[in-house]
Amino acid sequence: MSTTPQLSVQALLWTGHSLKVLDQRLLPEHIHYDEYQDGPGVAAAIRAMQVRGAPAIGIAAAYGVVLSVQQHFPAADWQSRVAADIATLAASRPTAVNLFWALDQLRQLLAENPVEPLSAVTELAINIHQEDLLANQAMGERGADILGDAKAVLTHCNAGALATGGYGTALGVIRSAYQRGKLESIYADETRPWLQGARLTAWELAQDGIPVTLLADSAAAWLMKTGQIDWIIVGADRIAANGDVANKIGTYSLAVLAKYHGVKLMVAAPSSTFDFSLADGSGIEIEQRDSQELLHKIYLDEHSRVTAWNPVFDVTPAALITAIVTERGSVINPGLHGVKSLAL
Ligand SMILES: CSC[C@H]1O[C@H](OP(=O)(O)O)[C@H](O)[C@@H]1O
Repeated sequence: MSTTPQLSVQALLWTGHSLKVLDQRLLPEHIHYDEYQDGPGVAAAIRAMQVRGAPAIGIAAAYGVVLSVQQHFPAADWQSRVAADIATLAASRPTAVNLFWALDQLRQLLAENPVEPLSAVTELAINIHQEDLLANQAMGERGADILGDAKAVLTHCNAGALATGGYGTALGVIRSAYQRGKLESIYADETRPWLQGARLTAWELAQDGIPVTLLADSAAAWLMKTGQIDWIIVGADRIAANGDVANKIGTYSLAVLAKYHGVKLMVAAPSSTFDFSLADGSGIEIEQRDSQELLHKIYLDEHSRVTAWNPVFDVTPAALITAIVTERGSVINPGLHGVKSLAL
C-alpha cells in the first residue's frame, strides 16, 4: 500500500462518547474542532457544512447514530427516538448517497441487534471510517496506474482527506501519482461559491508538501487551451447505474470543456457512492443552498432586490467521462460500458 504522506489533520475524530468535527468553514485560517454528543448535533454540523464531502458526511452520520443510541438506549422508547434522529440525519443534505448508504447500514444492524445494539453500531461506524481510508489508498494507486506518465492535472472542489475518512478520492489519486514522481503540475480551481478548492484543496496539498497552483474557476478553459493539462480528476457525490455522475457544481462545465480540448476526465469515488436504484443521473436530487452563500459579502442590504440561484451540484453524463475509478475496480469509457461491473 502507498506510503505517501497524508494530511495529519483529520476531518472527524471519534472519542468513544463524542464526535469531534473539524469546522471546515474556518480553514485555512483556523483549525478548530466542535464536539458533538448527539445525533441532531451531528446533523446540524453536516447541514452547516462544518463537515462536508460525500464519504465524510456518511462517516459523520454513522457516528451520529452511535451517539443517538448512547443517548437513548435502553429507555423503553429508545428505538423510536433513534429512528427520529436517523431521520434528522437523513434530512441534512440530499445529494451525496454515501450519507444514506451509511444510515441504511446502521438501520439494518439496529434491527438485527435490538437487545445489545451499542457495541454493534459502534464497531460498524468505526469500521466504515477505517474502510473508507483503506478504499481511498487502494483507489489512489489504481488511479495513478491509469494516469501513467501524465504530467499535469486539474482538480475541482475538495475530494481530499478533508472530504473522506482520510487520504482522499481525487486527491488520493493525485497523492499516489505525485509520490511516483510523475506529476509536474497540479492545478486546483477555487470552486465558487464555497471555495473548497481555494480554502481546502490548496491548503491540504500544501500541508503535504505537494506543489499546487490555484486558479479562478473561469480560468480553467484558458488553462486547457494554453496549458498541457492531461487529466481532470474529481470526486463524486452520487453515481447512477449508467455512469452519470453528480459532483460539485462546475464539474459539468469542466467535462464539456475537457471534451472540446481533448483532456481526459477521471472520477474517483468509493463503492458507497453508487446508486443503482437510479437508471441515470436525471433522478439525482441537486441540493440548492441559501442564496446568501453568493450574496452575503456583496449585497448587505436585506431589502436588496438581487436574488441568487445556488445549486451546489450538477450531473455529468457518463459519455463525457474517460474513467471511473473505485477501490474495487475501474471502468474506462463508462458511457459505452455502464458501471454495473463496479457494483458491490
Ligand atoms: C470525496 S468528496 C465528494 C464531493 O463532495 C463535495 O461536495 P461538498 O463540499 O458540497 O460536500 C464535492 O462535490 C466533492 O467532489
